Amino acid sequence: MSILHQPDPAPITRQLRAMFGSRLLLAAVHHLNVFDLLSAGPLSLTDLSQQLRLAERPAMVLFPALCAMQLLRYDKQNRLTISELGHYLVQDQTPNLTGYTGLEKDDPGVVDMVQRLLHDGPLESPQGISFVKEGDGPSPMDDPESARMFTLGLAGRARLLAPIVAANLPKHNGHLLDVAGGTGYYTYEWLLVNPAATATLLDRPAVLTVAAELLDGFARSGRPGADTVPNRVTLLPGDMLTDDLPQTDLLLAGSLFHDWPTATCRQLARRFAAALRPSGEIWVHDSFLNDTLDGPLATTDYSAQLFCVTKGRCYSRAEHHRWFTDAGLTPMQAAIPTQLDYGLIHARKL
Ligand SMILES: C[S@@+](CC[C@H](N)C(=O)[O-])C[C@H]1O[C@@H](n2cnc3c(N)ncnc32)[C@H](O)[C@@H]1O
Repeated sequence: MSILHQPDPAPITRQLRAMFGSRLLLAAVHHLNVFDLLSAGPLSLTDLSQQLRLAERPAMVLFPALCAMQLLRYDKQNRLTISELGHYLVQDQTPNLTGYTGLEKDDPGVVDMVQRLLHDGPLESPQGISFVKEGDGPSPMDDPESARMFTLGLAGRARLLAPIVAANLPKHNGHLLDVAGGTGYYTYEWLLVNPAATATLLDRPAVLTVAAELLDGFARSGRPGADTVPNRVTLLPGDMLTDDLPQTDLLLAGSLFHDWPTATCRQLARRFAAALRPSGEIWVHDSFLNDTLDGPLATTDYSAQLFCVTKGRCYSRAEHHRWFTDAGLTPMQAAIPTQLDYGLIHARKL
């Protein structure tokens, strides 16, 4: 099926992630008592976070989600306040729904979410955190079995989105650096529509073992030009946080920033900017929060999922723009939707 006619399977991923949004809701109502606290009056995001003892990351996961659920909203002074709907979650209001929602409050997923919100992550993660390699600690992405499992887990999504991303990235005869490129499908599809271009796929060695097998299958697919792709792509094992990055015309950061805390995103933006040649561009493919931090629901649910399984969360376009501006790049305003509630934004080295 041509990508122009391909249906968007977003309802499937929305349903998958709704579970994490439900856990946030029950954690907020029954364990953190957000609605009873706010029934005394509106609070700024900072004051509310302080009263609940929430760090920045859990706060930026929880409050945009409760706004997206239409249970909280921002007032004219930009304070969080309970919406008309949200009052049904205040215990002192009659009638309210807290007895009913409370029937699910001890669900293990909810109890786990509460711990994560209060501790900004799991209490301990001896095996490392999925999709993340940082420092000398263990990483599932360096263990052959789990790296294969995680990488192949993303393969279907990558195959679906990669042709759409490739069609929207600039046409170029130069070089693409796909940082933390996983399966490599975004690189392979882009090289197919840019027959004179070359690319580097950077990831952990155990991930690249899987990527090489997928590249072989891609090259043998019989699609016109696919057999030329392996000669134009370099698989580069490395650590994007510490290793020198090759110079490039285009840099793709797909599903990357959302695995990391804000300080690391800022650091990565600076490293990526330094790898760009003059007029080079960084392209981010991700699911973005509204700049007003109040949705969309598909992204706040995704953010809750990422909060549980990575060191990151979803970020707004404005947050990305700040990192890029600080790194000396010029953010371009237009955002291009792809599918699965994802989109593309980019910034240029002038
Ligand atoms: C969520 S996956 C995204 C893969 C791909 N960009 C995509 O959109 O399908 C994140 C990737 O980051 C890689 N990664 C994590 N930490 C890394 C590091 N320090 N250096 C290089 N790659 C890293 C992981 O191995 C994984 O393949």
